[in-house]
Order: sequence, then structure tokens, then C-alpha cells
Amino acid sequence: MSNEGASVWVVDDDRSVRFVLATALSDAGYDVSGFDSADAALSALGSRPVPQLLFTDVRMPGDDGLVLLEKIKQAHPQLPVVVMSAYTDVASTAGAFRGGAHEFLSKPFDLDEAVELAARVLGERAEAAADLPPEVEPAGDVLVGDSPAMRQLFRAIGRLAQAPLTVLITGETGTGKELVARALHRESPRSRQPFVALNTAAIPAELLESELFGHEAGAFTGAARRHIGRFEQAHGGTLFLDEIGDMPASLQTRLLRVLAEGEFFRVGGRELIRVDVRVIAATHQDLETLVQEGRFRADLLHRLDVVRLRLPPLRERRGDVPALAERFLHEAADRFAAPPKRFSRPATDRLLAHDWPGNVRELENLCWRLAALAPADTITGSDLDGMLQSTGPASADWDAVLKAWARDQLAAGTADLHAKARERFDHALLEAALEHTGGRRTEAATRLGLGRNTVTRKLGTSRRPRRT
Ligand SMILES: Nc1ncnc2c1ncn2[C@@H]1O[C@H](COP(=O)(O)OP(=O)(O)OP(=O)(O)O)[C@@H](O)[C@H]1O
Repeated sequence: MSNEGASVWVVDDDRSVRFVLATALSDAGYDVSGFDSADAALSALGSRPVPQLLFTDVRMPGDDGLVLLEKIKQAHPQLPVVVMSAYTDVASTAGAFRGGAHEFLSKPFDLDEAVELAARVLGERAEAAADLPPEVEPAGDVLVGDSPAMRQLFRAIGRLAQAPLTVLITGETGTGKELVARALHRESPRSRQPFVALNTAAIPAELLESELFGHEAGAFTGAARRHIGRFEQAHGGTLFLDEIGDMPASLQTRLLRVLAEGEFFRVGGRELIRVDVRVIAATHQDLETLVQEGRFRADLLHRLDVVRLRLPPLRERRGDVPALAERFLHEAADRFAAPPKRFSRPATDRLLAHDWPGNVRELENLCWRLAALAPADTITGSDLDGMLQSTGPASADWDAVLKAWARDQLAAGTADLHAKARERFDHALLEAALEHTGGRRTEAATRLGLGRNTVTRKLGTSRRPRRT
């Protein structure tokens, strides 16, 4: 598909950059408009057709490029934004990508490189549009299931999608909680507004507040510029709070207030922000138990638990396993541009007998591995050898094994049990992550959500031979 004539906007307060980039893009056949500030571009967005691509500088007087990016992502999430900056340190590039930038272009750049980048981004967009007419859902978003439990769930989603009620989704890890939240949004009158997801457990507690509610420039050390939080990003749409049981107590109090009042201040801010957001929360934990243990606020649970959807573990709906497996093998085949593989009868029987502690995600991962590794088009029972055990009961009974170990140690009078358990825990996680990344420490650290230095330090303590 040709992108000749596509509308591209360039936002930069530096006239010469604006001029040379606009000229190069015009010469390449695009319809280019230039703006000298974020404000000028934003007001044009309110009155003119939305362009197909926008380049923005970061440092500009008034709102900077990252604020512009945030505002664009709220109002026009589909518009790709290329962020240009002379500051290519990790904080700037990560900030840009976290804000939803499509690409990052380091200044000074080569004009041919910028034109090529525009062609590539516009090409990807055109391909995506050709692949996905708006009325067709991406395959990966379709909920597969024909078991009574899933049918009941689909009916509930249909009913609940229409009402702006808060929903609490419970279910073991990998049962499809996020997929259900997306379906509730997609089927709702809010579907054209943003769906914003936040995994509470994945963000360090000290950053969570500003991630949720945003902060003003200078609110704390390191807060160089204003950050729009997920609540604001989700305005008009749906905010999905995953692993809500892991939310620290102080934030639970704040969240409760925001849910009750629909308004809040950004961290360090004085402006009262009002939002219209439908909240969907999810957890794999038993919140009632957390309440009893004093780790979760009962009033917050009541506020979130207006309607509860329980996702059954896969072992309670084994009948769905073959259809799910077939779906995942087809998706993998599409991605690898190869004919889809199939499971032999004995292989299917083994899948049906397995307990799936990692639920649908475990099945999905297994299918992708088999699509890549199984030698023939038909997957045999022996192709599964080793694959099911490795993810099987050991991980399901992990806490039971730990408890038994602790009991033994306590009985044996071991001192410093917590420190010893932690050391083994760190060691196991690090070993697994390093195996997974082929020994690359930085990547292993990222996958574990740890800093590289922490990993190095832990390797130091967990690997050092111990004196006895
Ligand atoms: N019913 C389903 N049909 C098709 N795919 C599914 C289904 N349920 C889950 N999946 C797929 O399984 C994977 C895990 O699902 P999802 O992330 O929604 O689970 P989750 O319950 O939110 O997990 P966690 O608790 O770990 O966050 C995803 O790739 C999702 O697309």
C-alpha cells in the first residue's frame, strides 16, 4: 500500500530542524505541517484531521515533547509518535517509550534515516490496517472456551460490559483475567476510549503512587517533568488494576478515596483532577484471607467487589484444552509462516490428563515451544516427554514444599531461618533467570525486576563458597 500524500506533522521549536525535516519529508511525497510548540500542535489536533504520523522534539518551551506525547496517547492512542532528542540516555529514551513513543530518533540525525523511519512506521500502520479491519478482533484477544463455566462467563461479560460497574476478577495465574478485562472494555460503550492496564505487583511500591495518579515536575527527586498517571490516561475508558492484592496499604487508602470521590491530586500537585474511569481489578490471591490477615482493607474490597467474576482454573475445564491448544498452534503457525501442527491422539490424552498449574498461559507456552521444536507436523506423545513434568506439580506445590522445608528446619532448631530461606530463594530465581537468558546478567535482572547491581551482589552472596 502506498503512503504517498500521508499527513505528517513535525513539532520542534528549532526552526532549522523543522525546516530541513519538513522539506525532506515533503520531497519524499508526504503532506507535512510544522509546529513550533506542543501547544500549537495540540490546538491543531483539536481543529484539523489527525495526521498519520507525528515527529516531536523533547525539549521545547511550554509543554515539552513528552507531555505532548502523553496527551496524544490519551486522545489518539493510534497515532504513532516519533520522539527526537539529543538526550539519548536511558532515562530519556525509556521515558519516551514508556509514554508510548513509537520510535526514538537521536539528534543529530541523518535526513535519509528520518525519511526511511517515516516510511517504515507508515508502512507498518498500513499493513496493520490491512490485516485488521476495525470490526475484526485480533485473534489473540478472542476468548476460547465452550465449557459450561466459560459459557456462563461469556454471558456475564455480555451483561456486565454495558453497565459501568466496578468488576473484580479472581482466578489463578494464567487463567485469562486480563483477557476478560479487555473483553469487558471492548464490548462496553467505552470501547473507543483507552484501556489502560497496570500490574501492581510489577511496579516498585515507591513508584506506584505516581504511576497511578501522576506527578508534577519537582514533586520528588528525579521527577524532572510532569507525568500523567494511569488514572488520567484512562479517562473515559477502563483502568485494569492487576494483582490488586499486592497494593501497599498506604495506596489502598488513597485508591479507596479516589474510587469514592472520582477525583484526586497528582503527587505534588494542587490541581484537583476529576476522572471518569471504570475500574476493573484482578487478583490471584484470596482477598478475604488478606483482609483477615490485615493486609487488605475490607472497605476497599467492598468497593471493588461490586461484581465478581471467577475464572476457573484450566484443570476444572479440561474440555477446553484441545480447542485452546489448536488455537495456539494456529497462531504460532501464522507467525512462523508454516502449516499448523496437530496433536496426535495420545498427545491430546496427555494434555487432558495434565493439571496445568500455570493454566492457559502454560498451555500457550507449551504450544509455541512445540510449534518451534517438534520435528514433524503431528506432535506425538513422546514429543511431550519432559515438557509437562518440568512445569508440572513441582511449581504447583511450591509453597507446600517450602512449608515442609521450614517445618523440618524449625524442628531441627536451625537459626536464621528467614535469611537461609531467602538465600535459597534468590539463588533459585537467579539460576532460572540466568539459564533462561543464556547467562546474560542485565537481561536476567530485567526479567526478575531487579537492578543489575542487585543481581551481581546476590550472585556474590549466593555463589560464594561458604565456610563451615
Ligand atoms: N480463554 C482463553 N482463550 C484464549 N486465550 C487465553 C484464554 N485465557 C487465557 N488466554 C491466554 O493465556 C495467556 C494468559 O492470560 P492472561 O494474561 O489474561 O491471564 P491472567 O489471569 O491475567 O494472568 P496473571 O494472573 O498471571 O496476570 C494470555 O496470552 C492469554 O491470551
